[in-house]
Amino acid sequence: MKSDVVAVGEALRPLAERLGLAWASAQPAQGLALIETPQGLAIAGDPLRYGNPLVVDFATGRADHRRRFGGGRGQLVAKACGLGKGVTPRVVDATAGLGRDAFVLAGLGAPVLMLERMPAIFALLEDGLRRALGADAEIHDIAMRLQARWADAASDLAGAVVASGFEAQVIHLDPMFPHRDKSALVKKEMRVFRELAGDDDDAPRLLEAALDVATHRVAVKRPRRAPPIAGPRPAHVIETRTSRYDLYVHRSLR
Ligand SMILES: C[S@@+](CC[C@H](N)C(=O)[O-])C[C@H]1O[C@@H](n2cnc3c(N)ncnc32)[C@H](O)[C@@H]1O
Repeated sequence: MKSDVVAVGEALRPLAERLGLAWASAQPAQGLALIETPQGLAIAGDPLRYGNPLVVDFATGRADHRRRFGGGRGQLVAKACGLGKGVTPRVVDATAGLGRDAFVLAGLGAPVLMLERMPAIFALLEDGLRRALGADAEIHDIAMRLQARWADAASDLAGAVVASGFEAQVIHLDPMFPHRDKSALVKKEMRVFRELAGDDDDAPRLLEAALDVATHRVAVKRPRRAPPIAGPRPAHVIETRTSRYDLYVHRSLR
């Protein structure tokens, strides 16, 4: 079920107005709230239900570990988006979420335009990117390859790409899919996402838009046993033990 996030505190009033979020002076007892924390802007709720507050943190923790030890261009997301020896495409991540996939791709040299339609999730992304730009030189350089835009890619992908002055060689899609992660931590994090974003039931429309706009390739992340998104059959499928990408290819990137 989709629910709203309430932005809390005077400092977040302009953000709430810009993104059309509800605003309150204090955190409500129930539901999800957008709050300022020492770690950055966060979506928070009852910890028993939602776990730790959600922040976008490119500079430390999981993102930093994956950047240093994650396997470089051998990672599935990199292969799916066509990053190879001497090939570094420009990628639109049209379901940016917390920007984890986008940050991996940018860390490997690809310019990435991140599109996110849920205002509260976009607010976290924008805040994480701002902090990354102020981090040490290595993270700063990666952040310089990232752009974030608040947009619904299913209804105006072409417009968002043009307005960003970007060239969509590859479009990466990772829409929500019911019940795919089983670990307790991820379950709580996914609960936040699911309550905010729902199940992305319009993924077929998003795929159609991506196929229209991408000049070279569309890469769709799917749980391993899930059916492909309704539409044309993928040209290739690549997978690991836990996840899969369906590839729709217009033109070679080489
Ligand atoms: C599973 S999450 C993506 C996680 C992301 N790959 C990451 O690495 O953090 C899916 C996200 O896509 C967003 N989304 C789904 N359809 C979208 C659309 N048509 N336009 C923009 N964002 C969309 C949802 O709001 C949600 O935040």
